[in-house]
Amino acid sequence: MAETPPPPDVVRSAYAQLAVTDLDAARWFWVEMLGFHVQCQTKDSLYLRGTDELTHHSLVLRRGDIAALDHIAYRVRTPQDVDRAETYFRALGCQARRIPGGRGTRGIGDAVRVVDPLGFPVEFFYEIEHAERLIQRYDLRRGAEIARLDHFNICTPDIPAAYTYYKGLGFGCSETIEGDEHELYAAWMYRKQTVHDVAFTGGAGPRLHHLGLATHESHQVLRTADLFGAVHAEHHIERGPGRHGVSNAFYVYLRDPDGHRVEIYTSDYYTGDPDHETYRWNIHDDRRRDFWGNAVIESWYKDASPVLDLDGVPRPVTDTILDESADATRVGADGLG
Ligand SMILES: O=S(=O)(O)c1ccc(O)c(O)c1
Ligand SMILES: [Ca+2]
Ligand SMILES: [Fe+2]
Repeated sequence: MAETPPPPDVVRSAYAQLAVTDLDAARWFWVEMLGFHVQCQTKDSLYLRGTDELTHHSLVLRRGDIAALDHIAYRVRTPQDVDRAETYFRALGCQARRIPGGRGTRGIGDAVRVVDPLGFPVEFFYEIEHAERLIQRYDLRRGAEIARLDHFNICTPDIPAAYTYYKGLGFGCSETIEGDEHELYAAWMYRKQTVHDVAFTGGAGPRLHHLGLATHESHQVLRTADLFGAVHAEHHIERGPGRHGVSNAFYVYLRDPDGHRVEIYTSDYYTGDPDHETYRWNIHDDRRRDFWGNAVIESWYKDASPVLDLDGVPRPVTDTILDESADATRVGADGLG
């Protein structure tokens, strides 16, 4: 069996591109209400970044016929890591497409886009345009005052396979939710030195469960909920505000006009030491999802956004685990039995 070539050196979850069916409605939600800064706009797209982000964008909204995830993107450490990514994913037997700078997403240089082993459209890039420092432009802050993209949460039926694949990409594991026999129900995995860049929710996939956006303080999470209540848009609030067990973050979940889920998230913790140990929650611990024991609304476990393939065609979803032969225990989302 040929040796798998070395994986790319992933620095962090960097941006997501969402297809939205009504760009004006999306602008109201993501810019006016959440406070993203518009770095660039065209007639069909918005390129957005948070107050702390020094690069071109962390979210692209483009007009599309259906609401879907176009792709998620990880930044890698060097230009050579883009080559490594292409070699690595081809060796895994994945579809990989090189996208020279200027031919892909505005603001991004040379990149490779793949359909990863879990069926997700993922881009790896190094070069991204730098942008004006807005960190102390308090005069420009608005709405939820989003600081930066923090993580992707993905729905996949085979959590052990997702864990193994991301471990192979060099991700650490900060926390898990496990059954009494240590069946893996959910995992939070990282390259940057916080709780996660990616996390897995059990369920039919590939689907995007949510984008996690960081604010600096819990009052911004509370203000987000107040803002939506104030304009009688409270139906966009899906879950919370509350305190997570896993990650210890303070959170609220919203659904955008197309149903894309977003989490406003603050105050998790440092995970950067080489011997950082995984913290394991038992599935029967009612504090795991909400530290105060508040129930999780069913839609949070059930709903998620479809994903597109590299040609923009929606990918079929499955609830079948990748390797039936392995003794991987198929576990659904933890909370619906
Ligand atoms: O609900 S959980 O405590 O499992 C949780 C923890 C961190 C997250 O980012 C999240 O989306 C969900
Ligand atoms: Ca609600
Ligand atoms: Fe999250």
